[in-house]
Amino acid sequence: MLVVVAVPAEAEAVLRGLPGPAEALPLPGGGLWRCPAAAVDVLAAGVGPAAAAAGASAALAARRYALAVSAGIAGGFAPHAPVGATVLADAIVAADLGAETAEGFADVAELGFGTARHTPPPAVLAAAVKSLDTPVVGPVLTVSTVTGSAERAAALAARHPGAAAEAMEGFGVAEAAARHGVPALELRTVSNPVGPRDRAAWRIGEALAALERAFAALPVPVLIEEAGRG
Ligand SMILES: O=C(O)c1cccc(C(=O)CC[C@H]2O[C@@H](n3cnc4c(=O)[nH]cnc43)[C@H](O)[C@@H]2O)c1
Repeated sequence: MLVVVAVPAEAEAVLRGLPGPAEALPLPGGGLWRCPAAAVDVLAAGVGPAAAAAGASAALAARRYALAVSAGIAGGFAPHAPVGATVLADAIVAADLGAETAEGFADVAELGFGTARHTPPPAVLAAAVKSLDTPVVGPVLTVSTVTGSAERAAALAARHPGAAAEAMEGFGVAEAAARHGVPALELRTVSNPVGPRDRAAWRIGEALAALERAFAALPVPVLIEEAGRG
């Protein structure tokens, strides 16, 4: 299984949750750690969808994986996902990839340029949900620009009913995985509320601790088996 995060601090949290030691392996553009006992590789690909897609694609070209997981901290949409919550995506959505039109935002799919949404395999998602302590399940929105106002948060929530979290890498990982014929999952732990910019409200340490707990609980062999069933 390939786990793609943005930064080394997230990779370290994931690795703390996995059994056994990890060894660092070279990969163009990002740090990759291999945890053989867990059958998991962890890649810190950088922040944003482009870095995530580039890094994930490099890893997926170098090794056959059954499943790609985008993971890390995220903003949570109230009331669904409070700070400290663990979120599993039932849809990985490109939320600001498209065009502003006279009728409002048109996403890349509405423009006729591919997909704006990837759906994790239901059996993989179900196995992950079953293993975690009351995860929030809902769409996770991938943005290139972090939401900074209540108005923007409300507009995203209105366009994506049930949206649980906002992050910056999931759609990039899912697009790269799709090109390699690999299913994708997204797991996020909430560090801050989506809305007005308030760095004092961030709880990054709490979110990283939740990320470690989530990867300690995930049944990686079951996820790999279910992903392989297609
Ligand atoms: O400077 C700010 O006000 C600010 C507010 C929220 C997030 C950022 C980031 O630079 C986050 C980058 C990093 O963390 C993930 N993340 C965490 N919270 C959010 C969020 O509310 N919206 C989008 N991404 C978030 C993200 O996946 C990146 O890897 C700065």
